[in-house]
Amino acid sequence: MKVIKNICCIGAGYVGGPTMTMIAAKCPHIEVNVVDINSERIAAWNDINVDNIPIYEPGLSELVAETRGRNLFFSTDVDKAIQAADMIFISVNTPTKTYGVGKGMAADLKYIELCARQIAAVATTDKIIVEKSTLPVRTAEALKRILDNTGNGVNYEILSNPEFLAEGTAVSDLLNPDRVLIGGEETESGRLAQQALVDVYANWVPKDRILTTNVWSSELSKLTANAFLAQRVSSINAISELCEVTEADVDEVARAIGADSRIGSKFLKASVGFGGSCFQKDILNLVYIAQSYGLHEVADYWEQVIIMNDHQKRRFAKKIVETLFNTVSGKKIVILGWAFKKDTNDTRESAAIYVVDYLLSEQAEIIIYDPKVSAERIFSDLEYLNTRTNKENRELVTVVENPMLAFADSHAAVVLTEWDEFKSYDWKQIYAAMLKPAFLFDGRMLLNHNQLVDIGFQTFTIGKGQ
Ligand SMILES: NC(=O)c1ccc[n+]([C@@H]2O[C@H](COP(=O)([O-])OP(=O)(O)OC[C@H]3O[C@@H](n4cnc5c(N)ncnc54)[C@H](O)[C@@H]3O)[C@@H](O)[C@H]2O)c1
Ligand SMILES: O=c1ccn([C@@H]2O[C@H](COP(=O)(O)OP(=O)(O)O[C@H]3O[C@H](CO)[C@@H](O)[C@H](O)[C@H]3O)[C@@H](O)[C@H]2O)c(=O)[nH]1
Repeated sequence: MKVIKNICCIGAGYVGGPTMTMIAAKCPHIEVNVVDINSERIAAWNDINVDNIPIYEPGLSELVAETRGRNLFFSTDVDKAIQAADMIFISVNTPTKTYGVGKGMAADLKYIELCARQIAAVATTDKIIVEKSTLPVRTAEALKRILDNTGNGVNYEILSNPEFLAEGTAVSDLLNPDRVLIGGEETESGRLAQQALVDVYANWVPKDRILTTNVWSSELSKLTANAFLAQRVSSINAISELCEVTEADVDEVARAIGADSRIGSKFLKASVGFGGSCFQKDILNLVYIAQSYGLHEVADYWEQVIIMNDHQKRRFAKKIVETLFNTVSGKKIVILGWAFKKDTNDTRESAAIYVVDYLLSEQAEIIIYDPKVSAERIFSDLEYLNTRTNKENRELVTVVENPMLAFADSHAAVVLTEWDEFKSYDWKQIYAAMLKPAFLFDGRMLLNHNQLVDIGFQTFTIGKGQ
């Protein structure tokens, strides 16, 4: 039986960093080396002040403080870590392709392939390769072909071990996962490799929560889980629009249907639209895979989840303009929240980016506050859209560190991330500072709207008739 003593993880991002920190914390007998080509990111992981690690997640800096330098190491020396490892996790990014065949749909696997080629070039001892990144079904086949073609006698076993953590709750998700999924080849050596990884997780995860399957089921389960989760959000968001015109209340509908144990109560919160680096990318990838097998009805079915989400973001932005007497040109609008959800500094595909872009195209003057996102990140998110120049964005957008200073003479406040602190603001004071009528648009159903109306606000919330 293979006992793992040394793990390497290629990719020190939102997945590689937290997952390896948890393995190091729970397996003090294993040395864990997390490597990345991004030297700035590695330097941040190694920052003496543990609060400066590059990813904000509740509880993560404490875990890093406990393990870093003990059995957890961050480095840019990828070759050295590959050579020393028994098991190599590949946790690099797999974004949507922005060029060539499959542009805008397929996952870009160039970073994965580079890792495989680097491992093939450097390894001199047998390795278990673990796909931690989210990958199209049958990627392991391509990885194996690259690895097996070096002819240097090194044996590789490939496992699929997709990650299901959600950002903002990464530490508790890793500590107490619903399940860990490990797909392996159905051969003797495949089963041994699978068992070696089961043994790593069994240091803290109950055995009945560690599921083993074949590689293809594991790869496809990850895309499927995200598609089902995102589908729930799009489903409740579709109903939210119907609620707004019928005086039904989407929170009450969600509670009523969620009480049915077959439906379940989680993931039924209507919102301004889902964001994050995974849902859209993974569904587009699923749609692309279905199309490439000629399964057009399957592809169209899942694509609708994305179409609904785009509609939700756009209609919220449109509602703001319509409510502000059909023009926001030159009007000051305060945006509360830029991250794609609370308790993370990640802004990838955040609904806020698209809502603000829409308002900027209508020439609004935008003031943005987020407790964890930097001004540079916000400007680079807007620049990436390429709707206008960076200079134009900077003329129209101000990012503030003290939200209370933002509201003076503003026409509207817009909640786009459900940060808890927004609930404790002095909304009376905010109302007093704003122009009248003072509008509040709540894209997260976060605030107490009866109180806000009593103060004098004109409010709009997703999923509630006005
Ligand atoms: N973010 C999440 O919550 C989440 C959850 C589950 C699964 N996933 C999946 O995990 C994967 C990683 O996601 P992420 O959010 O951590 O991405 P990320 O962009 O935060 O991190 C990826 C890292 O890989 C590094 N990298 C790329 N190519 C490299 C190479 N050849 N050698 C060394 N380092 C390299 C990059 O510099 C980057 O720091 C993706 O496939 C994603 O779909 C993400
Ligand atoms: O009822 C809900 C639940 C979520 N959201 C939004 O959906 C997006 C995604 O949220 P969430 O799933 O909590 O965060 P992610 O970090 O994107 O995690 C998802 O994507 C990860 C990457 O693949 C998976 O590992 C996780 O299991 C999966 O939940 C966010 O914008 C949320 O605000 C809603 O609008 N309503």
